[in-house]
Amino acid sequence: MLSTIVQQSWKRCQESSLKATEKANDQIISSRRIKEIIQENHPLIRESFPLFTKLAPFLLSTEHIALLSDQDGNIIHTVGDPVFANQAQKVQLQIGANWTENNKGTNAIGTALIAQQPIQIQGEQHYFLENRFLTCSAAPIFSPTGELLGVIDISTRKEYSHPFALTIACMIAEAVQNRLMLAEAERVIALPRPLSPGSAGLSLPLVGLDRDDRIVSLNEMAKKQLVMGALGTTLQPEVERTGANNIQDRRKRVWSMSASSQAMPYPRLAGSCPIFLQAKKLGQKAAHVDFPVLLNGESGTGKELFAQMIHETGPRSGEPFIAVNCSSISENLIESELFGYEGGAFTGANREGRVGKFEAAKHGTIFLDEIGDMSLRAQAALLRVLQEKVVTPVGSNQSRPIHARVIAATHRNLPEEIKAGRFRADLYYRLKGVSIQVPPLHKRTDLIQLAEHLIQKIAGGEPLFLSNEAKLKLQSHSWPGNVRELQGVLMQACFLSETYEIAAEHIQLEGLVEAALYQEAEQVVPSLRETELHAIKNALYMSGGNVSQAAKLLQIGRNTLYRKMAEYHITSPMNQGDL
Ligand SMILES: Nc1ncnc2c1ncn2[C@@H]1O[C@H](COP(=O)(O)OP(=O)(O)OP(=O)(O)O)[C@@H](O)[C@H]1O
Repeated sequence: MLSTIVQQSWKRCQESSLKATEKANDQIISSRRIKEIIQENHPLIRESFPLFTKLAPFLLSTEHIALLSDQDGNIIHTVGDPVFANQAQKVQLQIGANWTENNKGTNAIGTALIAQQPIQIQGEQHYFLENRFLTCSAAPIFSPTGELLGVIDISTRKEYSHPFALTIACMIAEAVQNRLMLAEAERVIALPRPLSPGSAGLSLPLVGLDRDDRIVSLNEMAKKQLVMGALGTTLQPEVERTGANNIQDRRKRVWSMSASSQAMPYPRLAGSCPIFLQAKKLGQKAAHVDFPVLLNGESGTGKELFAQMIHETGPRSGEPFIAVNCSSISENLIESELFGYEGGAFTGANREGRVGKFEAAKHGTIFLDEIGDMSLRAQAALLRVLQEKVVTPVGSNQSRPIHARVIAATHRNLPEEIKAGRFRADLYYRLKGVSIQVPPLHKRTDLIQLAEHLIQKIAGGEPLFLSNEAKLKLQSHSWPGNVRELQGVLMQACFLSETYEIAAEHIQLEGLVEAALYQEAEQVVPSLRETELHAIKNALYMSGGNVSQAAKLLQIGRNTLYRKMAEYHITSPMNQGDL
């Protein structure tokens, strides 16, 4: 029995003289045009791509793919199971195809665009015979002011169809809508959930407000409570008094996802790998206490960014953040640099004297980078300052109080430096109120997400994707220069790519010469075996466990791959352990 929406859609197809037994219109638009479409749909892309990236690993080996189309039915992004993606390509269910009803007859994307509501089109409900092996579930995405922006679709073989796919499509569409609202409104409040039966869904009714508390956006749940006509009106004070919660308030620089206060998000310091998140959580906790912080990690791992996060998300955020690289200042200048000097204190000194970095930081934060490279004499002077909380500028006999918080960082192993007599133990314990170990990139499991984040930043939000081969190439490198090196490689890649895709050839790794430059004596270079194992695991991961595809990605024969899998005891392609 066909639903009314499907019946109406079939009627439209017949009236447009589409022939169900013929081939549907199969034009694929050029990559240049896709790039333009992506640019035209910038907010939609910006808010939906991160959700697709999160969804992608869950779809591998499930025979499902997720697709994003714009409001004209053009498919602009897809993630999911590569094996099913191949089958879907036979009917052009892929990037660049147009799935409006005019082209593809009754189908979830095109019909959801016309009906402007979520819909699942199962096997035989498709108008064209060639599409009847599919079941597709689509949910439209609306802007915070109610315009149709596009569609989220989840497709699979009809044998695997399940109503759950439609729920997931609706949840993703709603998450995109909420993200759009949070990105655009000055203030977002959550209304209390209505108590009526059937309202116990996951979503909160969200209302976006401008500076003057005028309603500028409503999510689906809020529309049900306030109706779309509320747009442009001023929020009634009694609405807030009914128990509405601030979700975001840019005016007060607060951001909370519930009534209880949570760590402030700091998306600039990107990453999702558990050891990295543990360090980030510690940093976010440290932001709210005034202990000194000591950051330890290899060069380029993000220690300075950690220090900025601690400063910016803590109560000192309105005050200065002053970074000092202790290794780049000569030994006889470090005291005047840190503590300041009186006019004419030494040859070449400024006549009026100068305040030191400690004083310049006022009630903010002073970040002492490469603290492990400070001379013993400078260490003694710094220790005195930290103990007495005063500085005495060079050439002066008057001490002045200091108020700045101290965050120090080093790539050196300070306990080893203490043993070798190069670092003072008493200074070490003074600096190490909270100690945070920032992991090197080769120990992180989120290389690709981090790369995608950096690409978005480099490309200024212009969408650019990594091809599977490019991902594999990134993952087979050992990254001795850590995030800084990754950033450099991606900058080059973004520059070289002329379409919306970064291919393997755009990833230019300089191999051993560069590795040697970055390599510190104490760093560990992964062995050839480790690198090979890593590459094999990644290829299997990317191919969703398909050995033939993985072998293709690795550019080796299938039997060679089987032999190597046996050698490394990779028994099940699905069991990739610590990928
Ligand atoms: N998790 C991250 N997310 C986004 N960007 C990052 C991240 N970590 C590092 N970066 C970027 O990588 C570069 C190097 O980071 P940073 O200068 O903070 O490293 P560092 O450990 O202080 O290096 P060094 O010890 O050499 O001073 C910076 O451009 C920084 O913005």
